[in-house]
Amino acid sequence: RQKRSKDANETSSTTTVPWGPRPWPIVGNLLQLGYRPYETIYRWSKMSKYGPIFRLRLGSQTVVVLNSAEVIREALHDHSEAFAGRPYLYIINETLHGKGVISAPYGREFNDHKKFLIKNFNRFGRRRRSSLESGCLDEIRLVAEKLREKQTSPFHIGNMLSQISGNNICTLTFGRYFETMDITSLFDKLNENFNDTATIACFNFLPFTRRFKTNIFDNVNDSNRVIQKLVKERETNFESDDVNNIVDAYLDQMGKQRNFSKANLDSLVQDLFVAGTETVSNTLNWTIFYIVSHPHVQKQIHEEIDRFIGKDRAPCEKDRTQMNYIEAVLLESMRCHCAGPILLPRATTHDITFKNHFIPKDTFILVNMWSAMKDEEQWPEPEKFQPERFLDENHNLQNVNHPAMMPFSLGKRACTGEQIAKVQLFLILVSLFQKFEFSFADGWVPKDLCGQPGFTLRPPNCQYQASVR
Ligand code: HEM
Repeated sequence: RQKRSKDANETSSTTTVPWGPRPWPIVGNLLQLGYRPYETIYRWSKMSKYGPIFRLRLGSQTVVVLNSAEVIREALHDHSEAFAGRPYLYIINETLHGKGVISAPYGREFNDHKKFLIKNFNRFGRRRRSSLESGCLDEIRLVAEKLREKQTSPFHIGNMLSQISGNNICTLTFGRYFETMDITSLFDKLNENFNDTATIACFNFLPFTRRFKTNIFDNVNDSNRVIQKLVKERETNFESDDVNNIVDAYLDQMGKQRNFSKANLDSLVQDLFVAGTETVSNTLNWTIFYIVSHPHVQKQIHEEIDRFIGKDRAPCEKDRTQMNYIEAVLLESMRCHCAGPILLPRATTHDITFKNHFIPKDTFILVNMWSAMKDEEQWPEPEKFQPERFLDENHNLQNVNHPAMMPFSLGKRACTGEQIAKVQLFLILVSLFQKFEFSFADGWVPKDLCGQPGFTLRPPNCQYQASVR
C-alpha cells in the first residue's frame, strides 16, 4: 500500500516538459536559434521562464533540450539506459543506415559492436609502441618536414592536422596508412561534409531544403566507395594468424558472433572516419590557436617538453603521466571549445519521469554540452582560456572529473575512442611544440574567434608561421 501511495504522489507532481520560446509556423524554432544554436539555447536556459529543460519544435519535430551540468549528468549517467537511444535524423540515417555504432539503435547488436571497438582500440591503439603510436609519430615527422621546408612562410594548419588524424584512423582500421590520391580525396570529401552538416541544420528538419544539399550525398557516396574498396582489399588479404587492425579483427569474428555482418562492418569503418578524424584535428586546431594567442602558455609548454623529453627523443604515451601542464592545456581547450557543443541527438528508450517531467519513449533529446562547459556558475570567467583551472598549487592535476567537464560525453553512448583520442592529442601536440615555436603570420588579424559551427565546431582559419627551435 505504501508503494502505491508513493507512485500516486509522483504522478500528481509530474508534468510534461514545458515549452521554450513559441515556435513559428512551418519552421518551428529553427530560425530563432541563429548561427550558434548552442549559445542561444544556453541563453534561454538561463531565463527563469524556461529553465534547463524545455521543448522546442524544429520543423515539425518536437525535441526536448537538456541544459546544465546537473541535468545532463543525471540524464546521461544516472539514467544512462533511458537516454541511450538515437532518434531518426536525416543526415545520420541516410549516411550510416542504423548499423555499426553511431547510428545504431540501443540494444544487443549495438552493445556487441561497442564492446568490440573498445576491446580492439586497446589492443591496437594503446599497447606500448602500438601501430597507432608509431604511425602517428611517422605522420608527424612528415608534417614537421613540410613545416621546415616552409621556413617562415605562412601556412594554414588545418589540412596538416586532418592528414595526421585521418592517417591515424587508417592505421588503426586497416593496419597501414596511405599516400594515394584515393585517400586524400576521402579526407577532402569528409572535410567538406563536416563543414556542411550539423544536427540543427535546416535540411534535417525541413525536407524541402534538401535539394540544395545534394553535394553532401555525392561526397558520402564517393567516400563510401573508397572505404569499401579498402575493406575489400583487407578481405582478399585476410589471414587469421596475422590480425593487426580493426577490420581484420572484425573479419576474424564474423561467423563467430551472431550480429557481425558485412553491412555492420562497412558502417563501423564509416563510423571511425566520421567520429575519429575531425574531432581530433579540430581539438588540436583550437588548442594551437589558444596556445599561440597566449605566449606565456607556449613558453611553459616548451619548458615542460624540454624538462621531461628534451629536444631529440620522440614522445611516447607514458610521458603523459608526468606532463601535467600539457594535459591541463588540452583539458582547458576542450572546455573552451568542445568538439560537439550539441551532442549527436539521443532518444529515450522507454517512458521516464525525469526531474518531475514525464518524457515518453522515443522522445527526441538534444543535449547542450556548451551549457555545462561555459556555465559561469561552474567556471569563473568561463570565456577565458586558463589551463591553471586544472592544476593545483603543487602543479598536480585537478578538476579532471569536475561535474561540468564532459568533453567525451557520458553513459552508454559516451565516446568509444576517448582513450585513443587522448593519446593522439598528446603525441601530436608535444611533437609539434618540441620542434617549433608557432606565431600568427605577420599581418594576420583574427576576425571571428567564435569558430564555424558544422558537424563539429571549427576554429578560425588562422595563418601561422613556425620557426625551428
Ligand atoms: C578529441 C577527440 C574526440 C572527442 C572530443 C570526441 C567526443 C565524442 C562525443 C561528445 C561523442 C558523442 C557521444 C554521445 O552521443 O553522447 C562521441 C561519440 C563517439 N566517438 Fe568520439 N570523440 C573524439 C575522438 C574519437 C575517436 C578518435 C574515435 C574513434 C576512432 C571516436 C569514436 C566515437 C564513436 C564510435 C562514437 C559513437 C558512440 C555511440 O554512439 O555510442 N571518437 N565522441
